[in-house]
Amino acid sequence: MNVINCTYWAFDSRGEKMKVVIAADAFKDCLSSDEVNEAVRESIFKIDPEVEVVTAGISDGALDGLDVLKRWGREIEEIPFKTTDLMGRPVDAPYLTTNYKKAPLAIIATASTAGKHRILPSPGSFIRATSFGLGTQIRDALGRGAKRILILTGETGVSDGGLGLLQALGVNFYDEEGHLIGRDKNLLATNFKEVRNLESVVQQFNHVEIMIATNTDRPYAGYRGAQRTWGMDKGGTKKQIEVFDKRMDGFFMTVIKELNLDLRDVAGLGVDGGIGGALAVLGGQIVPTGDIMANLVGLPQKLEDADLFITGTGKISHHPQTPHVINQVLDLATKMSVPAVAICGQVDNSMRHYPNEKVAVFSIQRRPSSLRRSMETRYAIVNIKIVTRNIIRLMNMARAEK
Ligand SMILES: Nc1ncnc2c1ncn2[C@@H]1O[C@H](COP(=O)(O)OP(=O)(O)OP(=O)(O)O)[C@@H](O)[C@H]1O
Ligand SMILES: O=C(O)[C@H](O)CO
Repeated sequence: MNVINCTYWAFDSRGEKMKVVIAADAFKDCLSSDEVNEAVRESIFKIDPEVEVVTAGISDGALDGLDVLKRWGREIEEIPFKTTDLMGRPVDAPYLTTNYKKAPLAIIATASTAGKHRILPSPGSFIRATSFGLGTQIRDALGRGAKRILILTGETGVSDGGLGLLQALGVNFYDEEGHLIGRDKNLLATNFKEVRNLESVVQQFNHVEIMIATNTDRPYAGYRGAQRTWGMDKGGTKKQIEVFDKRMDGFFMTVIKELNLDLRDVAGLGVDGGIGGALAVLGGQIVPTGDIMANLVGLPQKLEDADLFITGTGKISHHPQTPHVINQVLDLATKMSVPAVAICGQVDNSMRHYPNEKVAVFSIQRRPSSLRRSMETRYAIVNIKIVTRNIIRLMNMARAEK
């Protein structure tokens, strides 16, 4: 029988140093991505300080995504920017710039202006909240020469079909009497009758690539659309939701007429109260958040020659139509032939059907306890360390047997 000792793991059979890549998402409401990475790293080093450990951050979130990219992205610059939030109040809403595939890229989180954390959702906020601030960020980024714009979506309190952002970019909306509608409103609450300037605003984006990072597959309007999916969470009444949905549908009919562009069935455009739809009118395309995040933090390069990939998230699940960031980075590791492990606070039942057999998923729980207890920072860190230790030991044993 082979004796297992701590030197086995640092070097492979050819005497080469082992390389482990760690890139965890946050455990929401429990630990940041950095804290999870650190717990895993410490646990590995305790077993074997010789192992080469390479870290990166990933995120499913919007504001959290900006933070992760600021920390882990290459040559990222933060652009300070003052604008107005979804209620028209002043807000500091910085965005990021970098170079991506040889072109200047701006990275903007919708939640930096339209975040749900800025309101207490109510029917009153529902009829006021506008995406105008996002439009001002996009305009600023264009002015700075951005040729690509990445929009990190999610966590918004806005339901204006993205019309506010179009208004900020120069699209004009008129009421029944032919009066120009002002900027301090959710345009869906105004029963606008006419839209002007759409084509000339769209033309400004002819040579700009807009990427809408999202994992949702909800379309813009209709039965599965933005209003019916998230309207209530954002404070909308049944009546408001119905009316807004109808007006969004009407707007997309205008787009068909004016631009000969039918986006009604495109999955994902309902994201953030329909902001996805407005961005698609400008030429935006949906991109999987995990893929673009991984590229921006250099994960594919880090995974080259790696012997193991460890990631994590608060709760892992399997939604084949709408895979989450965690599943996307696990698939990336598999594509690169790197064995992959996910360490999670909870493993959703849907994971029973997870098709990627090159991935091992572990819950960090040691014994039955309340969710509250499981999510206590120190307890969770200890649990992550213990499960990491067991994973590494298992790998040690497997290698020693060879
Ligand atoms: N230490 C923990 N132990 C058990 N469960 C945890 C722990 N940390 C987080 N969770 C669970 O994970 C959930 C969050 O999941 P995750 O971190 O994957 O973010 P998310 O996918 O953005 O969340 P959401 O479910 O809101 O989309 C929390 O609501 C909680 O139920
Ligand atoms: O902000 C929202 O509308 C939801 O998070 C879905 O995008």
